[in-house]
Amino acid sequence: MRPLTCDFKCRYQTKNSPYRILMPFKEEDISSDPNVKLYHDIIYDEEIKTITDMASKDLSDAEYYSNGKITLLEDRRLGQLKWFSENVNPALFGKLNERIECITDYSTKTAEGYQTVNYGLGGHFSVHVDAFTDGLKLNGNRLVTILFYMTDVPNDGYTVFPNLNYVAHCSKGTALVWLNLYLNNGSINSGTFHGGCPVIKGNKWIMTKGIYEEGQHLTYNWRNNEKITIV
Ligand SMILES: O=C(O)CCC(=O)C(=O)O
Ligand SMILES: [Fe+2]
Repeated sequence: MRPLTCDFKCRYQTKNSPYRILMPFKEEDISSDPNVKLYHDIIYDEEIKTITDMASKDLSDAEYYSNGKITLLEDRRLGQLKWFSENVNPALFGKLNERIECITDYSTKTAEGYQTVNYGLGGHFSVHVDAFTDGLKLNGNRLVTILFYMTDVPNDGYTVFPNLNYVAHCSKGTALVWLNLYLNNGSINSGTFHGGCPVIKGNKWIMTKGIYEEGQHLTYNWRNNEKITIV
């Protein structure tokens, strides 16, 4: 477990938005390299209920991407998921997009849909990076990951970052947000290796979204990064 240190900081974050001055984000610094932050109470119970009710009706086994193939590999990833695009519920996902844009300062115009995952007993996701490791994608690589926790899993089901010596607890309403890439050249920050620890009691709901490089006014031109390398 990561010890508390003097460089561990939390704050009420307003981003100078008048609305957020009335209702600031509860922001907690986890790491500066890679940039990892926690946001408490960022997704609300009624939103979680709507999302998990919708997802529960149509879950399918989570697949795992390995060597250019997407397959079922239960020793690597065991869970069930449902992808949502914004137009399934524009009011709800539009609000979440706005919140994400406010906390990350990146646009969600070139982002993935929302991936909702349920892990039952033994559900887990082995250690991986979220960034693509094998070539350019249409909108570039996954620059930012936002991981919403939608249930409380008190003593297990953590998200573990072995290279940072950090575990995030699955606490309902909290989001963990991190930068997968270095901002000077777009290479993958190996500090972002992470996995979902097995669920031993109860079950775990999360939702993730990846924001792509395209359209983010980055200091480098991702289209020139023909080969993406893990550093
Ligand atoms: O389940 C977790 O805590 C991590 C999930 C994850 O890494 C992912 O969906 O990419
Ligand atoms: Fe991940």
